[in-house]
Amino acid sequence: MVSKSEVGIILMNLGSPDSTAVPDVKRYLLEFLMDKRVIDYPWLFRKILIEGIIVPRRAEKSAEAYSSIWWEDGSPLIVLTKQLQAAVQHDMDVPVEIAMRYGNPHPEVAFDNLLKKNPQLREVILLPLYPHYAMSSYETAAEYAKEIYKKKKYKFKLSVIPPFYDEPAYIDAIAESMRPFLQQRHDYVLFSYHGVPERHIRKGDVTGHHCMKVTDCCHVKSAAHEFCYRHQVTITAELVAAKLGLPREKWGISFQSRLGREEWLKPYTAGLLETLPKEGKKNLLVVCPAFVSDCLETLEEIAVEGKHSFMSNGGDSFTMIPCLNVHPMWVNAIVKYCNQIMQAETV
Ligand SMILES: C=CC1=C(C)c2cc3[nH]c(cc4nc(cc5[nH]c(cc1n2)c(C)c5CCC(=O)O)C(CCC(=O)O)=C4C)c(C)c3C=C
Ligand SMILES: [Fe+2]
Ligand SMILES: [Fe+2]
Repeated sequence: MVSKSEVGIILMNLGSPDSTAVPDVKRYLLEFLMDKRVIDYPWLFRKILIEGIIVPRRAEKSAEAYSSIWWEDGSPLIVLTKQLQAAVQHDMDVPVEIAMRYGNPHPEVAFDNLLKKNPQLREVILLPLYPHYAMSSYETAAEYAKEIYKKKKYKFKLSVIPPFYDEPAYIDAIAESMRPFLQQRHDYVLFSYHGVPERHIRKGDVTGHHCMKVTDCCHVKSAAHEFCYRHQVTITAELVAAKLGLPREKWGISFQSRLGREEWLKPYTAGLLETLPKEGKKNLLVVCPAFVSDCLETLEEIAVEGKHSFMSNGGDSFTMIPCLNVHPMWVNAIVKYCNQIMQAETV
């Protein structure tokens, strides 16, 4: 049994470049895209494709995009994750650190900081800040942290909190963060999730015969759902819509941020933003529940590029609902998940 005074918490997010300078963005993109769980081609092919083609082509444009959303104290994703750390720390009497999958702070620094704060540390609870399981998000964060943990031969136990896509505290937090925006005129609510290649969904199907093979696979009971991003984002949207009493014809799901030529999950957000106004859905609310902190993909791709596309295709109003960031109900949800693990395991 572990006592509460021997526990530490790490909140792990995706990470951002250290600055908007092109070399820093290049370094970040290389680390990110060379991750075999993000671009899952053979190593040599990846190296040629990513180092030789994708990163050199993308770095400058990406640096420009980061410059357009950068805050005085840094990347929004990092600043907001630090604010979340402070808010959770305020409500918990065990030390809380943050770590990033790519860039800084590295998980090893977070583990070592917890050890410095408490040399008696016997358990670390790791919360990957991804509500849904995807090989390229939750899985890579959790596995990377475990890899560092094993390599460094830490003596404490490492417990990883599972995806929380259908947990009532997370669903309630998303719903309540959306509720004030539902007061304003809207014809449609779009749940825009970060996309992944369709191939990743089939690859992650532990049954080998369910995902994107069975009709309406996301709603047919299967062991595949535990690791299926498409199923999990569908359930999040359905639970939130039910909680808010949104009629079925008033909301939909789409997938953003496609990279490369492969087929990604559909429908694509970019395409819908062009067609929705033509269908009479001219006043739009967009929410992005796969991201818990606002970041490049919400502040630039949705709030700037997406808005521009929607409005220039005949839209009348476009509102991006902010991510959970430091919403008090989200902070409470985190405290609750961590406490659940501690109560199950501590004296
Ligand atoms: C093959 C490429 C990518 C996959 C698959 C992918 C999945 C994925 N990503 C997130 C969350 C975030 N991604 C962010 C930025 C970002 N994503 C990719 C590529 C893939 N992501 C790139 C190249 C970038 C960098 C920016 C760019 O050049 O476009 C971010 C924002 C980071 C920030 O600093 O603000 C987040 C968050 C999830 C959840 C996910 C799978 C479900
Ligand atoms: Fe991404
Ligand atoms: Fe599935």
